[in-house]
Amino acid sequence: MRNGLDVTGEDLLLLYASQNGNAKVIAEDLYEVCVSNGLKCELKCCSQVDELDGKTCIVLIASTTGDGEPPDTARKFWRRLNKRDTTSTTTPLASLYYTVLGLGDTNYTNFCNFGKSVDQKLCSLGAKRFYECGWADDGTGLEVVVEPWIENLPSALRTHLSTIQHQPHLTNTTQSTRNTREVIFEGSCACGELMEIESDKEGKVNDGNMNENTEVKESKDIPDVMKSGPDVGDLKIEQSNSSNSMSDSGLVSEVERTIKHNHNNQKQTIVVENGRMREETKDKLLTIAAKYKIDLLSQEEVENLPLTSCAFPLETKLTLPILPPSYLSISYQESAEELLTNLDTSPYPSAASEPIDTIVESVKRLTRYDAIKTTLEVKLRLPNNTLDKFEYEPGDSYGVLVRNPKCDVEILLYLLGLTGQADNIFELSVMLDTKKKCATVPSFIPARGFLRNILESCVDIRAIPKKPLVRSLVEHTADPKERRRLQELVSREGAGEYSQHIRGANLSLLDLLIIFRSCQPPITTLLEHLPRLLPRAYSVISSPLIDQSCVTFACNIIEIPRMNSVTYSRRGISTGWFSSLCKDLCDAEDIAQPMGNLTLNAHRDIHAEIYKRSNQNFHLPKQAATPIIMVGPGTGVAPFVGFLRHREKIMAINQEQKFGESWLFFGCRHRERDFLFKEELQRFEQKQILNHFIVSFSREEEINIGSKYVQHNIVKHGNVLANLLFNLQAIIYICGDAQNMAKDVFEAFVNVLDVHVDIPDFKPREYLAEMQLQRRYLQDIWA
Ligand SMILES: Cc1cc2nc3c(=O)[nH]c(=O)nc-3n(C[C@H](O)[C@H](O)[C@H](O)COP(=O)(O)O)c2cc1C
Repeated sequence: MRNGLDVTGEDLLLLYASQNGNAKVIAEDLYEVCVSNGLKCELKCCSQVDELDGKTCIVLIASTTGDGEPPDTARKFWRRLNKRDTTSTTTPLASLYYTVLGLGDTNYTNFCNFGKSVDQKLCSLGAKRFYECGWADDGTGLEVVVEPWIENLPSALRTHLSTIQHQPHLTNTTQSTRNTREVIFEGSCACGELMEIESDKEGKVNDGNMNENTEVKESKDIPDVMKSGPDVGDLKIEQSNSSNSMSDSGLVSEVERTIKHNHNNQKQTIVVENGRMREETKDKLLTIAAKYKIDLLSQEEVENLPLTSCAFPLETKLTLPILPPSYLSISYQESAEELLTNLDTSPYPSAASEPIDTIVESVKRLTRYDAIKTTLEVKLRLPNNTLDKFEYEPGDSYGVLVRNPKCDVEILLYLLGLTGQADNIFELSVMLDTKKKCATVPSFIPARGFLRNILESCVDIRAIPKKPLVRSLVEHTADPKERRRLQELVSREGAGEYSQHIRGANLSLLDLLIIFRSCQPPITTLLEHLPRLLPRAYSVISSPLIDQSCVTFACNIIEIPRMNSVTYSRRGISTGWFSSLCKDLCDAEDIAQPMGNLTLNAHRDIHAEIYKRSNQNFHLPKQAATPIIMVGPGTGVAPFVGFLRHREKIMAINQEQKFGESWLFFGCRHRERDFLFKEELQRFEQKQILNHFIVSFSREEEINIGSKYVQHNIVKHGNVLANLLFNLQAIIYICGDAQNMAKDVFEAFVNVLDVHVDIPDFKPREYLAEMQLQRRYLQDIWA
């Protein structure tokens, strides 16, 4: 349980299992919803719970990570639960009621596998589901499932708790909030075939005051208990026809507004003229844009964006989510005294080592100048004194700590009116009068530091703004038209608008603030909502047998073009940084230079902090004689280059040893432009370190008819592959893009087994599922 909480929930335990933070944030929101519904509960991370015996009701919010695995913090929990005996006739958890909200991504093969596995296990131990489980898809938008699931949970809980309150072992803690409706508790397991999870691894405060222009009506759906307080349930909001409402033209008369920022009681005046910022304000943004050479959308373009056009007539009632209570306050010191800031506040996801400081030794371009994507190979040198702690194997991956680009931070500081405060020391604390029940300073933000550092290193300012943030932004938007549009975007009625114009368009907070210029949230609102800036993971392509003191990896430079509401073109945070290190990539005239080493952009040492990520499975087989089938189009080939470099060394050392057959299916667009590691892979094939090297060129179809992508070549060689899989226990390794490749490759193997295994009633899908359980179908994929 978190510090400072006065919660003694005995009936209800809210549990979360989160790798990157989504499940935790959702569980915290749910906790607020439950408490404001008069439900006593405890909020805990799975790592804080040993046994479920004795618990009466749990709600688990659980994400899935890796290849269908539990988040790191839930491994122990899962190990304990999973080893419980379900074969006996006893039902040890018969008195436990539960439900699960699983978070996953349908781009991965094992969708919501951890949540589904817990559901199935609890079911088999006799626990009863009191509310249908929800399976939310991050690929299409978690909110589509999460919002209605959370909305209907309190009434299900109240009904459930009131039903069980007469049982003798329960204290009657929430009687006043319970009703007597009956619910059906029993249900069949929601999950069919599951992949087995390895178990041996380790704003402003909403004072209840709506804006004076809005009329608040209680929704019919709000249960009685929720009607008593100002902060509970959904609220219907109607825009009234008061003096501040928009004219038909959508423009407003001049409005001058004073916003009292709660960070330092500093007053700031925003002038909105006919819904637009005054010229001098716009110009400052243009000056920053010019300084960093960014191609900002013009004011005219902004005004014509679909994102800014209201979709519903003013009379349309909008149902807004609850305004999240503010809970942080900030104060600044005038002078920037010496401060030792330790930004490593809590461990990073999948961390298997402390972050260490490396030196960028080289950056190499692997693609030709005219390739559609530019691929870089980055080599980092480890400090000598860390070599023993950094032992790695091919197939391992590293997290690279990243920083938000300086220009993004400068724009944000400017838009928030905080340029002058950026280098003063601030102190963050929890507001004494906050209505948030479990408020603490986020674990990844130091309570004392420099604002610029926090915005550069701790929070993800490029993340797509989630609805609670957008809901909070509404409260800090002066222009009625902009305010109404933000309300639309966050409303139940505008769910499609949000998915199309915010999530679908991949917008960032900066885009929103640049477009909705009268929106000036206090920095505390952003720090309350912005997710952690997470390291970027890359698979090693080096082998420790060749050079233990370096790690090398490959990445495509991610280009985010200025289009729709993306207000300026930019590169991915980490790949943009790598590319910025190279003088040759920055200078347009050098763009036509051949592939090869690039000149690092600085004379001094360039440092990158990295840590080793835990990975138990994606390694070469323990028995060298086991055949391996590797599938890695594009940069997905990276770990296999590492495998083969490693194998070459091992083969040289153990010349008598028998090695299983090796296959590599690689794919790229053009043989001359983006055939990564071409010479090296061909050499491996010539030396028979790699026995079969099959390449598909997707833009040269006239040459390889019918073999456009890796999956086509897999089907083409189906006869041999089926024999390797079925008779010789080969291992399949797949690395690369989950969205466009992993599923097609899976279907290709289904086809291969279907066509070439001649056994009555043979079920290829079940065979592949079994291979997954045996860790013979391994994936390292990204969505
Ligand atoms: C490295 C990685 C691996 C993932 N593996 C799976 C998976 O196997 N199955 C699945 O359904 N979702 C998978 N996901 C999607 C996450 O479960 C989803 O994004 C979720 O919202 C993350 O929640 P969290 O932030 O609480 O960890 C994966 C995401 C990442 C980043």
